[in-house]
Amino acid sequence: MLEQTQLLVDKGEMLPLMEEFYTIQGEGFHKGTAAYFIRIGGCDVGCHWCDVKESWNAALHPPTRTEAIVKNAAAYSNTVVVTGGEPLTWDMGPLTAQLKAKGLQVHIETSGAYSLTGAWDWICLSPKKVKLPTEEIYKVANELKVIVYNNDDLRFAEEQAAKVNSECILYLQPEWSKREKVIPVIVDYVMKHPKWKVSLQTHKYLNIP
Ligand SMILES: C[S@@+](CC[C@H](N)C(=O)[O-])C[C@H]1O[C@@H](n2cnc3c(N)ncnc32)[C@H](O)[C@@H]1O
Ligand SMILES: Nc1nc2[nH]cc(C(=O)O)c2c(=O)[nH]1
Ligand code: SF4
Ligand SMILES: [Mg+2]
Repeated sequence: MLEQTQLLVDKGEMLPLMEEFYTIQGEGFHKGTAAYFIRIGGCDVGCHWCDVKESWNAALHPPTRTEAIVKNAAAYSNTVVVTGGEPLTWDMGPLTAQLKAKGLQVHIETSGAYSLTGAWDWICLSPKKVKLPTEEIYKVANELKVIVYNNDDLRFAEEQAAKVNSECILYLQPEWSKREKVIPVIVDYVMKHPKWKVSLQTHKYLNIP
C-alpha cells in the first residue's frame, strides 16, 4: 500500500471497503428496518462459523475515502449499519462523524474486541469467546446478541449478560448452520429465562443480502 494511503487508513480517513448495500436489517432490535449496510474488511477474531470469512483479509478490500462511503449512504437511507469484518479494527471516528453530520442514524455490529471508536446511535455487541470484548463497551452496548452454536454458548451468554448495562436488550441468535438443532434449545431457554429474546437472521429466510 502507498505510504500516503496507509497514513489515511491509520487515521480512519480511508477504510478497506468490502461492500455496501441497501437492505433490511435482519437481526436484533432493529430487524425489519430498511438500512444501508457498510461492510468494512479486516477481522482477526476468527470465529470458525463466521458467515463472512471473505471479509477477514483487509488487503483484499480497496482502501476507500470515508467521504465517498458517506455520499453513497446518504443517497439511500436514514439508517446506516456499519459492519464487517470487525469495524473496530479501524478508527471509526471520521466515518461516523460524517454520517451523523448528514443526520443519519448510525448503528454498529461489533464483537467489541477492540477499543470503541466512533459516535453511535445504536451498538449491537456480539461477543466472542475467542477474543472477549473490552470492558468499556459493556457500559454502552444497546443490545447484546450472543450466537448459539452449542450448549456452552448459553453459559457464555449468561456470563456476558452479567457484564452489560441494565438497559441492554438481550438476544440469543442461532448459528445459521446449526439452526435446526439449536432453535429448539433457544426457544426452551428463552421461555425459562424470559429476560432473553430470540433473534433470527431473518434476511436469510427472506433471501435478501
Ligand atoms: C459478520 S459479523 C460482523 C460484525 C462483527 N465482526 C461481529 O461479529 O459482531 C455480523 C453479525 O453476524 C453474526 N454472525 C456471524 N456469523 C454467523 C452465523 N454463522 N450465524 C449466526 N450469526 C452469525 C455475528 O455474531 C454478528 O452479530
Ligand atoms: N440484512 C442483513 N442484516 C444484517 N444484520 C447484521 C448483518 C451483518 O452481517 O452484520 C446483516 C447482514 O449481512 N444482512
Ligand atoms: S468477529 Fe465477526 S467478522 Fe470476525 S470472525 Fe467473528 S463473526 Fe466474523
Ligand atoms: Mg451478515
